[in-house]
Amino acid sequence: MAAPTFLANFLKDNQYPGRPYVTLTFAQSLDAKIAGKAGKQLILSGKESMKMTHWMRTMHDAILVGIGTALNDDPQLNTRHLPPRDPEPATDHGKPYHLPRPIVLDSQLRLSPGCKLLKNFRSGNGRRPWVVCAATDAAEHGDRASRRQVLEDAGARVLSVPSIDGFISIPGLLDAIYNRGIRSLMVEGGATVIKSFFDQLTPHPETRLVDSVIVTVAPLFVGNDGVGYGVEMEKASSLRYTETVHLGDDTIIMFKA
Ligand SMILES: NC(=O)C1=CN([C@@H]2O[C@H](COP(=O)(O)OP(=O)(O)OC[C@H]3O[C@@H](n4cnc5c(N)ncnc54)[C@H](OP(=O)(O)O)[C@@H]3O)[C@@H](O)[C@H]2O)C=CC1
Ligand SMILES: Nc1nc(O)c(N)c(N[C@@H]2O[C@H](COP(=O)(O)O)[C@@H](O)[C@H]2O)n1
Repeated sequence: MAAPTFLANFLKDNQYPGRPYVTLTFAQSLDAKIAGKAGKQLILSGKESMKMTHWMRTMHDAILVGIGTALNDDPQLNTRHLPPRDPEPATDHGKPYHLPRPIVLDSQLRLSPGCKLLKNFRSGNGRRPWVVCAATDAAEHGDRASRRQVLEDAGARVLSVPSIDGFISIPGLLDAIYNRGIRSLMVEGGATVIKSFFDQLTPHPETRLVDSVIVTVAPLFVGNDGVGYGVEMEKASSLRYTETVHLGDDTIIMFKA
């Protein structure tokens, strides 16, 4: 069993000299909502497109979510929807699927030490999560320092990265993880993180920080009280539409930046 050919072809060059290759991906309704009222987690993807997302996870070194998603959804970010791997294949020697490193953007270290990402790591069922906090003087003292200790004791690796306007700097983040060996990053959300990465789009290849955008569109409406994400037209217009694929009832739309 292998990743769908369209995905393997689309992501075949996902290694970059100097920074990680960045794929921004998420699932939305027809009215561009990614969650329900008050952020209620919605399973928008059908089983075929969810499996595609899990294949995509195997194709990246790391998966990133914001602390809003980590607190709201308590995600696992693993590959559990993939079929068991053939124990005697000619090509892959029965190795387990590549499991990406979970990364959480969390300026103030609000992540719970009891979250599934840390539990899975402690039970040997997941990779050590990296938690990216804001590098400030305050970080070394008081509450922040004790939260850092609690998270490290629970198994997290905490990285400090400069922040800009209260958010972790995206170029700073990409630098920090590239220097620690991450060559490809899948950004899964949520709403605020999606907007931050859309804000990085530019028509200038030399300053580009996002490479691919893959959107799963589910055939349903969520309504006005659902959670959407903001996109500035000026930024989004630099995306080049590449391909559409239908999986089950969902439509997967792919762009190169
Ligand atoms: N349909 C889908 O595909 C997906 C849907 N979701 C949904 O999204 C919702 C969560 O979205 P949201 O609440 O916006 O939370 P996010 O997961 O987008 O996290 C946002 C938080 O991350 C921290 N952060 C630090 N640096 C940055 C940065 N550079 N850019 C953006 N955020 C940064 C901030 O918190 P702080 O200041 O504390 O650091 C910020 O408030 C949930 O309802 C979830 O179900 C989530 C993922 C995928
Ligand atoms: N592809 C996709 N489709 C949906 O319908 C979704 N709700 C999401 N959400 C993302 O996946 C995370 C949950 O991951 P696990 O199932 O726990 O591994 C969730 O937190 C979002 O990042 N994605």
